[in-house]
Amino acid sequence: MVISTEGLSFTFGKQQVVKSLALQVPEGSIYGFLGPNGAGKTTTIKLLLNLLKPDAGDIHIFGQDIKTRRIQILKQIGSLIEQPAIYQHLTGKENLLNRALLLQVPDTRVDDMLALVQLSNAANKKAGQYSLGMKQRLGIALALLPDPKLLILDEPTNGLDPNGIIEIRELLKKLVAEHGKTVFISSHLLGEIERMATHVGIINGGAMLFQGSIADLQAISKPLVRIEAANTVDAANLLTRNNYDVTEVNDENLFVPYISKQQMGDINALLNKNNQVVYSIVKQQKDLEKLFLDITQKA
Ligand SMILES: Nc1ncnc2c1ncn2[C@@H]1O[C@H](COP(=O)(O)OP(=O)(O)OP(=O)(O)O)[C@@H](O)[C@H]1O
Repeated sequence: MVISTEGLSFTFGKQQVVKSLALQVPEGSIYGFLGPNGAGKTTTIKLLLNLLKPDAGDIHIFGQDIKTRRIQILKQIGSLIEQPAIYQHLTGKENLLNRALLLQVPDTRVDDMLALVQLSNAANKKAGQYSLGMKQRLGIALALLPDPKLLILDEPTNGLDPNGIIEIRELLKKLVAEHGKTVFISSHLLGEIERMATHVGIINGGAMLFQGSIADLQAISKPLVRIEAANTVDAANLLTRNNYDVTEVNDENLFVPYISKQQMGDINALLNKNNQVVYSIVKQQKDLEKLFLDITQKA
């Protein structure tokens, strides 16, 4: 394991924000650390980076105890928390050259990092003029400069447009596949993490609700069929009489667990045959909130 914690706990005043967390982050994984706002993600990351001291518990990174091997461990971690530390009046390249000097990394790495995060064309533009997505990529390039084995990123796609999100996602996949890194990334959006993570940990109220591979997660987060109908109660009754498992009905929609495209066609035909007015039938992935319900009901 690249990161392994046991009983990790932290309290702000009287509020326990991290509760006995046991993180297991395998080498070469993209580990999505998921939780709603205020779940304790940033606090956990600060504990991993030794910016906060835990009340209790152990943290091992690269198999070494953070209490005794702090410097050696931190040297091999690149991180991005909240806003990247960028000098707005310097160009992207100057920002990297500055950091390279500080870290005594050869200047040749600067151009490599610019190419890796696809900022070569904007290298000589002032960072203050970069879009949010470009700033995040520059932040990642800065974090990668000393060639760390592990990248820890706190909500790096927050506020980015869909294109910006895709660029970061592709970059992180490449870092793992081609450069042998391990990536620990936090987010409050399940859909975004599902598309890139190999492993996930889901926390709420500082406690771990689920941890496992993306396949394990998909096994419990089966998608739904959302049926938008004129009379949802009648439509639900009809489906129930025909042995469909209707899990939710509201004024506009009803839901059944998704099985196959064929099943969606069958539902459509059944509703039409019985003169139910249907506006749409779509396959819908569960959001984090619905997944929480599934997980807590199964526990
Ligand atoms: N410096 C602080 N002093 C007191 N309480 C804090 C402090 N920082 C965070 N908290 C509280 O700790 C809890 C966890 O916050 P944290 O920032 O770790 O959550 P998060 O999952 O990262 O959320 P977000 O996505 O909103 O950043 C919240 O209830 C927050 O109000």
